[in-house]
Amino acid sequence: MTTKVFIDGAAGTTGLEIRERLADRSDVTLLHIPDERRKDAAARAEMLNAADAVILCLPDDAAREAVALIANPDTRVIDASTAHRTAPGWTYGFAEIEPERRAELATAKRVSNPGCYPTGFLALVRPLVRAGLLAADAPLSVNATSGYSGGGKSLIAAFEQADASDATDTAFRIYGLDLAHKHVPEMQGHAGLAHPPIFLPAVARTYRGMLVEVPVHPVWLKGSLAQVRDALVEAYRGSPVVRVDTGDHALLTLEQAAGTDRLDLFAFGNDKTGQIRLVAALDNLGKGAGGAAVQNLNLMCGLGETAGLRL
Ligand SMILES: NC(=O)C1=CN([C@@H]2O[C@H](COP(=O)(O)OP(=O)(O)OC[C@H]3O[C@@H](n4cnc5c(N)ncnc54)[C@H](OP(=O)(O)O)[C@@H]3O)[C@@H](O)[C@H]2O)C=CC1
Ligand SMILES: CC(=O)N[C@@H](CCC(=O)OP(=O)(O)O)C(=O)O
Repeated sequence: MTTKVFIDGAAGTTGLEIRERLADRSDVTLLHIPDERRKDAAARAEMLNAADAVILCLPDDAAREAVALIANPDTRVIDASTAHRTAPGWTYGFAEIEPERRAELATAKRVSNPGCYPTGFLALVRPLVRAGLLAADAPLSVNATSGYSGGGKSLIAAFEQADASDATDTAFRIYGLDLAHKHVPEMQGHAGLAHPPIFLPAVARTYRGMLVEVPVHPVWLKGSLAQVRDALVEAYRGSPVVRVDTGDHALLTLEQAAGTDRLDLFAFGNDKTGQIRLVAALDNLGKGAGGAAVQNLNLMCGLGETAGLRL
């Protein structure tokens, strides 16, 4: 018996990534809709109710619509969109972020896949808040840069097609200048912070890859750099996906973890000033989207946690 999986939005950027990770697996059967009917509500409803698990790789409104089309009480849902990441009744699908989360995912029917930027931010901040090393009322900021595939088909076209309406030849640009990015509530809520972090996103002319940085002033820290590193190492001990690198580095790159489903964490500091610079490197389409979705599918359906992942 294989697990029947339907990817709604399979032709999109994230959908294609997930298809690639599932294509060669003998424990999974992918359900398909012919391309010309992929937005037909009746065709989608049929597959959404026939599958053991569905993965929604859709814009937020279409994801909400897909959930409303499901009548089968046994269908497990993984939503890659932003629609349900802070919604009651949904399990936040970040297996490593809380000690009990992996077990919760094993029985969950509704799972929200984390956002790409929040994945890096939460992995760095949540264990430190939980350990009492970082004050929950610290005024944090998050500097982050993504490859342009993070914006899906339309941003890929803007960077790759000269005739796109919003074509750009820039190497690097900052955005989110209204300070109201959709990821902020997710970051604040799942980190357990009193204040929303100031989020400073940017996009660079490379297809995939992501760096997420959190600078921490010592006034908000209740420990040393060594204690911060120890807390991160302890939080992710034994994880095949999240790795804490305590080695020396002169620099890190946007492509650091690109092409993988890993999440690599670093903590740098200055002994004299006590300042700390936390950094996460991931692939926006890996642990930031498709890799996390496949990991969640594996956990929810009792398949090997890392099956199909690129580690
Ligand atoms: N790209 C990334 O790095 C990440 C993306 N995500 C999230 O994943 C979701 C998908 O993003 P992404 O793959 O980048 O986006 P894309 O724009 O690349 O793909 C979205 C797909 O959904 C299809 N679609 C839109 N409306 C409907 C509908 N009503 N019924 C069926 N299909 C529909 C689109 O069709 P058409 O091809 O016709 O446009 C497209 O193929 C989003 O919610 C995004 O926020 C999450 C983490 C990271
Ligand atoms: C570079 C870029 O534009 N990135 C997108 C975030 C990626 C995404 O689609 O967000 P989710 O992770 O919530 O699905 C943005 O900032 O809106």
